[in-house]
Amino acid sequence: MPATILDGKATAAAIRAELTERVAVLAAAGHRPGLGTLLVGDDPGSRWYVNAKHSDCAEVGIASIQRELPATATEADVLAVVAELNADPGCTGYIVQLPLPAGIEESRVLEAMDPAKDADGLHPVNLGRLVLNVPGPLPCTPVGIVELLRRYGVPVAGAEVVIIGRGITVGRPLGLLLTRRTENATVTLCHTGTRDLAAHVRSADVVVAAAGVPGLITAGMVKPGAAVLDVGVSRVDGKIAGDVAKDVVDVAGHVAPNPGGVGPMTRAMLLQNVVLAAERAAALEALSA
Ligand SMILES: Nc1nc(=O)c2c([nH]1)NC[C@@H]1CN(c3ccc(C(=O)N[C@@H](CCC(=O)O)C(=O)O)cc3)C=[N+]21
Repeated sequence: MPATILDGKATAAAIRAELTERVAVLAAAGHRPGLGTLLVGDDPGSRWYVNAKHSDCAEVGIASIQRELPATATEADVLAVVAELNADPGCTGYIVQLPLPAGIEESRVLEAMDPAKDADGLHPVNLGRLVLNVPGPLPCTPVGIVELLRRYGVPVAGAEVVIIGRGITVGRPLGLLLTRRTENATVTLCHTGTRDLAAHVRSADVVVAAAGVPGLITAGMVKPGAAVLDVGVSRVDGKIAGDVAKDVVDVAGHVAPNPGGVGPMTRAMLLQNVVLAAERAAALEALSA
């Protein structure tokens, strides 16, 4: 029997419908959320992602603030837009689309953002909160993965989870999230220095492949019945290629395909972060009124 597909596209659509109601409540109270995006340069993939985020916003009733700079922009140009978005009361959350052009220091740009408006959960203060396990915006892709597993009833507590990739947006924060008491997974974080990747994958109940190496995870490496989530994004001949080989679906119990799996969930969790930030701001205002 082939694996159950973890349909991120359908799940994200259901989450957007839920968020639409929460945005209507906020808007009625004079707290319409607004998502800002800053796109630097003209990478077609980045442009697609940013446009998709704005059409998601339109669907749920979140206002859009779209800022763009040419690929020739300096770090000072980027920091100026960051300062503007920090000061704009209509912008309740925003993202700086990554990667930034060479020569612009990403960590300095992220550091300059108002952590309360960090819709990506990638500000150093918010990553610190994740480590400390105190409330704050969480990184969208890791939360999207946890939410996708939860909605399909894939057990995480007590499970052996193998994550491949130690990047700042997926692998490393996902390990932190899944090892919280609330999730209670046992996590192994694999990377390019891992001696025997196949041995680790073979023992896993849940595999999250976020390496960006097309076809890295093959059917022979996967324990029968395991959940395999493909988060790798590479482009091969202009098409998106994931980290998971096609035949894994014949061995696994659940598969999150790419595209159609974790990507749409990432975007839904971005909207959720914006709504949560607006709800927090509205609650604070009500307290001081
Ligand atoms: N500041 C920042 N925040 C990000 O969250 C961020 C970023 N920079 N830079 C790039 C990565 C990548 N990323 C994706 C989001 C959605 C899909 C997505 O929705 N993909 C669809 C369609 C893919 C297609 O067909 O092109 C799918 O998987 O079904 C994919 C990838 C967010 N990122």
